[in-house]
Amino acid sequence: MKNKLLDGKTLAKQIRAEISQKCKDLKRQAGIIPGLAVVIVGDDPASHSYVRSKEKACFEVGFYSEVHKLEKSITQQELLQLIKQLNSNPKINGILVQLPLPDHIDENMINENIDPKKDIDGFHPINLGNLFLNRPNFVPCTPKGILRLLKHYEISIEGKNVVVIGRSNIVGKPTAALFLHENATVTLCHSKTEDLEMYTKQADILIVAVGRPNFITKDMIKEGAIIIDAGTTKVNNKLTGDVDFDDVYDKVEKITPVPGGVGPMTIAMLLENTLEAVLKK
Ligand SMILES: Nc1nc(=O)c2c([nH]1)NC[C@@H]1CN(c3ccc(C(=O)N[C@@H](CCC(=O)O)C(=O)O)cc3)C=[N+]21
Ligand SMILES: [Mg+2]
Repeated sequence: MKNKLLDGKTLAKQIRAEISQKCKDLKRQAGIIPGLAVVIVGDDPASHSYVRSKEKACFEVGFYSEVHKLEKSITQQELLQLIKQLNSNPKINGILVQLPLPDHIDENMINENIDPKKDIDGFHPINLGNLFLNRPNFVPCTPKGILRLLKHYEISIEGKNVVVIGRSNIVGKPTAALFLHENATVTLCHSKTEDLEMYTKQADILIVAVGRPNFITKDMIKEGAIIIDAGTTKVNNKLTGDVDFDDVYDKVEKITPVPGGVGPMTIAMLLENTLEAVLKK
């Protein structure tokens, strides 16, 4: 039987090996070690588990990394103070503030205060603005990872109907911009979309990032569609995507598994962006 998997895990491993080599070269030729700071607020187990994966990935490619674990009760002012320190710390090339943040902290305010040159998530308004103007500086990691995965499998995008479900600032919106620049016809759907199926059934490439396990079923997709599942919901401590994988499998051309699809690509792009931050400095 034909293998329909878009294997993000294997591609991410390849990319990490390339980054590891580049990191060695940088160290040898210029004495530079790329540094990433990850900030996590509160004690959400899923967030901590992602942050551990990021730490491990940094270690494996030879980056310097520091993780700042902060109490949920921290004030916005204290968090801004830490970001200010990281902005001026020469050992740190990239800063990632793990989202979501507690309700009393304004995410926009935090993103605005990260030095745009260290904003490896690409969430600063300047970087998001430049992405929308098609002169990207840092492309957000999940959208970038999705595009890289499709290109690796030589899936054509130009002129295709790309339907994105979910309009978050970190996945849906930047993904729509990125694919528009690849000359796809992009439709951005969300929780208020009427007759969602009308759109999903037209999708040559369907990208789902809504955080609702098994939300997409066979009856909603086109025969031969490419399905990208960016869902990351923990159900009984198991990572679960937005697509009912077993239900849709027979009908798709290609599909990302969860785990092993978009997630590992996100982390690989995080490392790549951190390396880019070193070169931009
Ligand atoms: N500032 C910020 N930047 C982010 O990039 C960011 C964030 N906040 N908040 C949360 C989301 C989620 N996210 C994931 C990254 C990797 C996996 C990942 O590696 N998943 C593995 C498995 C992990 C497991 O099984 O627990 C996989 O899909 O194979 C998942 C989710 C990054 N995010
Ligand atoms: Mg939504």
